[in-house]
Amino acid sequence: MESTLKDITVAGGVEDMYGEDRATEDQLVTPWTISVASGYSLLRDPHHNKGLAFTDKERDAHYLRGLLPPVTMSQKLQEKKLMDNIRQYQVPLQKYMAMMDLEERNERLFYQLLIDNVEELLPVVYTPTVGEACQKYGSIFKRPQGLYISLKEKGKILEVLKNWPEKSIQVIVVTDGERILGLGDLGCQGMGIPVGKLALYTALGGVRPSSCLPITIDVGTNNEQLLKDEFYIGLRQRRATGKEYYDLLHEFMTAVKQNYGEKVLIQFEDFANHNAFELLAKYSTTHLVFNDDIQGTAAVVLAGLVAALKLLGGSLAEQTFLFLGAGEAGTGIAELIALEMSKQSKAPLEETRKKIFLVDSKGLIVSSRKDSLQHFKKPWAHEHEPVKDLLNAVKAIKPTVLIGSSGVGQTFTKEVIEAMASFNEKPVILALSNPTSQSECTAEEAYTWSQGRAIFASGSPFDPVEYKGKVYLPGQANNAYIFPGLGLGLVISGAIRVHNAMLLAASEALAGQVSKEHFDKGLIYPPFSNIRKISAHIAANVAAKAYELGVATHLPQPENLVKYAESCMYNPNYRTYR
Ligand SMILES: NC(=O)C1=CN([C@@H]2O[C@H](COP(=O)(O)OP(=O)(O)OC[C@H]3O[C@@H](n4cnc5c(N)ncnc54)[C@H](OP(=O)(O)O)[C@@H]3O)[C@@H](O)[C@H]2O)C=CC1
Ligand SMILES: CC(=O)C(=O)O
Ligand SMILES: [Mg+2]
Repeated sequence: MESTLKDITVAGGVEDMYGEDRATEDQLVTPWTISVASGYSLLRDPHHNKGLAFTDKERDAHYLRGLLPPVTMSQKLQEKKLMDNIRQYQVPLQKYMAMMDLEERNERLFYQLLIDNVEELLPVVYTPTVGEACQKYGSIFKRPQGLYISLKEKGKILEVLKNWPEKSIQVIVVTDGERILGLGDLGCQGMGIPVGKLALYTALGGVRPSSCLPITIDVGTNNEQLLKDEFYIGLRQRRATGKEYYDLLHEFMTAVKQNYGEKVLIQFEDFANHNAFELLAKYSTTHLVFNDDIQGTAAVVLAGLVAALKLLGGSLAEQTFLFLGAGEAGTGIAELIALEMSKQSKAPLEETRKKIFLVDSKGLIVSSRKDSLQHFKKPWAHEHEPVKDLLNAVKAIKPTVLIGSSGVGQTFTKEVIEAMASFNEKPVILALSNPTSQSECTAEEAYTWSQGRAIFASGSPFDPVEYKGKVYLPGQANNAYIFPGLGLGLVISGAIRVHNAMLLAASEALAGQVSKEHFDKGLIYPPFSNIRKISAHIAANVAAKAYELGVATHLPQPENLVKYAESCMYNPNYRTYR
């Protein structure tokens, strides 16, 4: 049978309150009508396919009779079946591929499954498995999941954007693949990261999937292995730099604004630090941009620290911080902590920075190194004698909080953690590097070497640890807590700029979601199972700040921003087709 284009009337078209399908006044009283394929093509359309959940009535109305076996299955039962299937795979990458296949077949089921099983599936669609997926992206790549903009598209980027089938884009996550997690330069194969981040925008933050656009900018790669790999999917050349690089990026940024307007959010992700800071500084005054690795990470770590103070007692200003890694994540977090301390204590920023020390690949950052330091390290070049390695830095500085943002695994050694535990009753140890292979230490190491006294969280998840008969629950300090809610807040308020105050607002909202029940379990982050509620609170705080700062364009300001944020969230429950 020929499939035909047919108008499908969707019942209750009020669930999605913003974006492309925003219900107009009329549509709020009468169900809306959209044209989608019927029959065989409907089953092949991931946006509308419901598989066995099509009712008999729908099968009759939309030429589906005989195309499906006779049984009708609820969305809940479909979820149960899929989880049974996914749990049978032993290899994480197989689970990842099963999830990507589902997204290509049935988008609503994919998101419902992810929302309902978020703690189990987050490590599948996100870190750590997404890292392996990027490393192997060339061989698992099936259908385009986002836009590829390479040097070959120079001069044509606006046309390329127009090739994307969805027109009302609200959030773009863009990478150039040069620093994918702690795995280095993965070139064009970095696409897995924007795809994964945007899946979280929808599942965790409720931004509708059709408004999300993953983009990979391909300017080549310096990864020799990829350059030699006959199946590599990207440009087979070394990375363009300097003017050639910045001209392409500028054309991209200009085309995005021209095509989607000034309210589209651009999240920079996993750029190398030699470009990341510059791109952020250059475009933060003209576009709605933020850098997730610098700013999103900072907001999540600050929230964890504020929550940890409930366990430690005392104020932020009474802590001393030491970082291993002084790049995007390290200096971004350091700056937001210093800002918050300055806000709390009214001390000047230059003063509060003095409680924060960073170690890079050459040792402690000290004033005698100032001339040779990259600009983002200079504020941290304190008066101190040079120290070559982390262990000696820990012994010299005696931090209360140790943060790993180096991208190098196993760097928090037994000696380092024992030293932290020797002068802290409850040492705070955050091993932020991703994926799991790059974590500065494991949860088990942190608890064992500190004799169960560490307050520990990591970028990638670890299972609970049993030590001397007690079970310890490690938290996950990952920017995934922040960017979905931050993005939702920016979208619903129609913000046109991101300010640091909004990141502080996001951070405060997250810290506010950590309850006594979590503290009692030693947790400094709430569980991801509550993430949609958490995201609504983050979104509300961010939107409120956007209104306060005068950068919100959706007027008037809704009265109850939390309720409004919740009402705007994409709901992947199947719709009824009439
Ligand atoms: N949990 C989360 O939410 C997030 C985690 N991350 C993770 O943080 C890690 C770093 O990311 P990012 O900051 O963007 O990377 P950058 O490349 O910007 O920074 C890495 C820093 O680590 C330093 N470094 C590298 N090797 C060593 C070493 N052996 N000893 C001491 N310092 C070292 C580098 O030193 P030098 O400057 O001298 O080269 C640099 O300062 C990654 O693994 C990433 O996955 C990032 C963002 C969010
Ligand atoms: C989590 C993240 O953004 C990173 O590891 O780069
Ligand atoms: Mg990142």
